[in-house]
Amino acid sequence: PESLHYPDVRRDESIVDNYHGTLVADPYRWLEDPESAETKDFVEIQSKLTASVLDKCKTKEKLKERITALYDYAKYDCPLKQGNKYFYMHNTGLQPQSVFYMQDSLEAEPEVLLDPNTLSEDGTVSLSQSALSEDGTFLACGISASGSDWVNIKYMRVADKKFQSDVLSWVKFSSITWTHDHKGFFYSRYPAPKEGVDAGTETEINLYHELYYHFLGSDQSEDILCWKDSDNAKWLFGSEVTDDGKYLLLTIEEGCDPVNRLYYCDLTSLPAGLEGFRGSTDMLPFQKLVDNFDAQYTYVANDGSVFTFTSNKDAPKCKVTRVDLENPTVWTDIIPESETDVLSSATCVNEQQLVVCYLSDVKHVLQVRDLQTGNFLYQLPLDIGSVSSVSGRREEREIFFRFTSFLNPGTIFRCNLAAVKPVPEVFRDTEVKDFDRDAFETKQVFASSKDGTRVPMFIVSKKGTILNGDQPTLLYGYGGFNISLTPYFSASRLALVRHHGAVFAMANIRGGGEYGEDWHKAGSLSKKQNCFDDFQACAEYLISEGYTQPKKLCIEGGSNGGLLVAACVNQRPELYGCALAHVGVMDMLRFHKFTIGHAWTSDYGCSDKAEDFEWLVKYSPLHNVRRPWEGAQNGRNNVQYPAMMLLTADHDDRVVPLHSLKLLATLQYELCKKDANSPQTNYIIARIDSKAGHGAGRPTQKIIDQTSDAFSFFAMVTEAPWIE
Ligand SMILES: O=C(NCC(=O)N1CCC[C@H]1C(=O)O)OCc1ccccc1
Repeated sequence: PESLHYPDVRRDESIVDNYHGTLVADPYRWLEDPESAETKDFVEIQSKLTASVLDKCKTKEKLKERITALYDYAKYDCPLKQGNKYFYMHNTGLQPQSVFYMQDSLEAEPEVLLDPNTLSEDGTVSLSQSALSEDGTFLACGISASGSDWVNIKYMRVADKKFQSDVLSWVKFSSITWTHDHKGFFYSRYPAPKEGVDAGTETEINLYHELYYHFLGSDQSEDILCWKDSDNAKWLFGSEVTDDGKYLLLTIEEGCDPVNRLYYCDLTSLPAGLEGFRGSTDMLPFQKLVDNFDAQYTYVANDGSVFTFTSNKDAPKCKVTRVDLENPTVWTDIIPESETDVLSSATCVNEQQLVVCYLSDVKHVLQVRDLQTGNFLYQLPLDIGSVSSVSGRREEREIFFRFTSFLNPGTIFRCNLAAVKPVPEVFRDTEVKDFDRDAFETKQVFASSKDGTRVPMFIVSKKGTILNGDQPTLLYGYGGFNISLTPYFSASRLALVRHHGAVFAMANIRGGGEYGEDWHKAGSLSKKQNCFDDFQACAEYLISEGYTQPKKLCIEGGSNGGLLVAACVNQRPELYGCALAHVGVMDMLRFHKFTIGHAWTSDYGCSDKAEDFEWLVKYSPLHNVRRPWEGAQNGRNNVQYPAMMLLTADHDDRVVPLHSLKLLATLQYELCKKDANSPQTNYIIARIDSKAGHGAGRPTQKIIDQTSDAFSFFAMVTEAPWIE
C-alpha cells in the first residue's frame, strides 16, 4: 500500500523527566490535556486519516451487514428472584441497551420495569447497575452516560415504575446495598471533580473514596457518611448487607489485587439505628475482622455471628472458610483449596447448600456441596465452556445458571435442588439465525513459553481448515489483574471466521486468573515480561503448526490487553502483520497519575519507585518504539512495524485516551516521519470514538461499527478473501 501522509505534530523537546537519575523525554506531554485546542485538532486530523484508510477496506459494509445479522439474537441474563417476583435483563438482539423486565412467575407475561433506551436518543445512556430492595418494593439504578465510569443513582417504587426525585451524583466503583427495612441503601462516591467538567472526559485522579447511606426521599447532602479514611487516599470502599439484614460488611481495597480488609457493623446494635446518625458527623462503628491486605474475603453466608467466606488466604486457588465473629482468630476451612482447580464462586442456596463453580484448565465445573460440612454432593452436568453467571438465594430451592462457549451464544439452565435427583433443564436457549455451528470447531492447545511454561490457548476455526500457513488469524489476549479469559460467544469474530476464512485464537497467558493467584503473580510486577513471552509463544505456535504466517497474523487486546499488544509489537515487529490495541495502557511511567490508574500499581508497580521504574521503562509501549530496519546487528533491512489500529474514546475515564494519543504520535513520528527513507508502509492509525468510553454500556450500533472497522482493517491488511 502507498504510504500515508502523516501530519506534522508538535514535539515539545523541553519536557524531560528525571526518574531516579534516568532522564526520559516526553515530547507529546501536551496531548495529556483533552480540552486543549491543539489536542482536539490532533484528534480531528487523525480521525480524518483513519477514515481515508477505512474507505479502502472494501469488505467493510458487507462485514458490517454480516456482523449485524449474527449479532441479532435474543440476549437474556439469569432471572433473579426478589420478593415474590422474577427480574431479568433482555435484549431482542439489536436494541441499543438491554431492557429490565419483571414477572410475577416464570410463566407470567413479562412486564417492562425499566427501558434504558428511553433515557437517551442515541442509546449512550446505560443502566450500569441495579439493586432491588429485599422484598422487591424498590429498585435503585446506577445510570451512566457515554460509557463513563461516573454513575448517578436514582430509585423507583417497582409498583409505579417512575423514578423518584432523589439523584445521587459522583458515584463511582460503588455497590448499592439496601437495608432490609427498605428505608435506604449504602453506596460509595468520590468528591466532585472541578466544576463544569463533561463527566468522563476529565483525567483528574480519583482519591478519597467514601461510603454513604442514603435515606429515600432526602437530599444527597443529608446522606450519612458511614466511612472514609483521610490517611489512605487510594482506598476504595465496598458494602454488603448480610442475607439476614443484620450486618453491614465493609470491604476495603487499595488496588486491583484479590485482597481486601473486612470490617463489619452490627446494624441491630445501633442505639437509634441509622436514623441516629442523621445530621451527625459520627461515622458508623465498625469492628475490624480482617485489618490487612494479606488475602481476599468474599461473603457467602452467615448464621448469626458464624460467617462463611471464600478466600485465597494461604490458598492461591481459593477455598471456603468459616469464622465466628465472637471468636475471630479461629478460622476453619470448610472446602480446602483444590490441588488443580480454581474455586471461582460459591453461592448459598436451598437453605443449607452451596453451588460452587471451579475453573479447571480454563473450563468451568459446577458442584453442589453441603454448606455446613463442605462435603461434595454431586456435579451438575456441563458442556465444555463457561458459566457466565449463577443466580440463587439461600431461601430459594431453585437456581439458574448461564452457560456460553465460542459456539453457544448462551443457554440458561434452571435446576430445582430440592428434587430427588436434581437435573438442570434448559430454561432459555438462544437461536442465531443463519448460523450453522456445526460448520465450526473449537480446540484447546498448549503452547510452550520461553521458560517452558505450558500456556493454554483456544482455537476456533471452520471445520476442514487447511494448515498451510495461509489463514488470516486473529490472536486475542489479556494477561493481567487475575482475570481469566474463558470461552464466550462473539458474533463479530464468528463473522470473521465465516466470511474471511479467519482462524480465531484466545491465549490464556500469565497475569490472568486461569490457574489462581500464582498464575496472576507470575505475570505481574517484575515478571510482567512473562505475559509478552507467553503471547509471543502462542503466536509462534500458530505459525509453526501451520495455521498462519506473520503477515497474516493479527494480535488484539483491550486495556491491559492493549498494553500487551503494543509491547509485543515493539518487541517483535516482524512477527505480526496487524495489531488492534483497544483502550491500551501505553505510558507505563505516568498511568498512576490519571483517574483510577493508581489502583493498577498492584499489577504494574509505580515509576515513583526506582526498582519498579527499571522494569517499567523496559516494556512501556510509549518508551520502546524503535525503527526495526535500523537493527545494529543486521544493518539496514526492510523489517517494518505491522499495520496498527489503536482504538480509544473521548469518555474513557478508566484508561484515559492520552495513552493511545501519545503512542500514536510517537509511532507515526519514529516510524514514518523521522527517517526520510522509512520503509514503513503499513498503516499506523487510531480510531477515536465520541460519546463512548472504556467499553461498558456501549450501545449495540457502536459495538457493531467499531468491530466492523477494526476487523475489515485486519482483513484488508492480511488480504483475507471474502467468502459469501
Ligand atoms: O481499575 C479497575 N479495574 C482495573 C482496570 O480496569 N484495568 C487494569 C488495567 C487497565 C484496565 C483494564 O485492563 O481494563 O476498576 C476500578 C477499581 C474498582 C475497585 C477497586 C480497584 C479498582
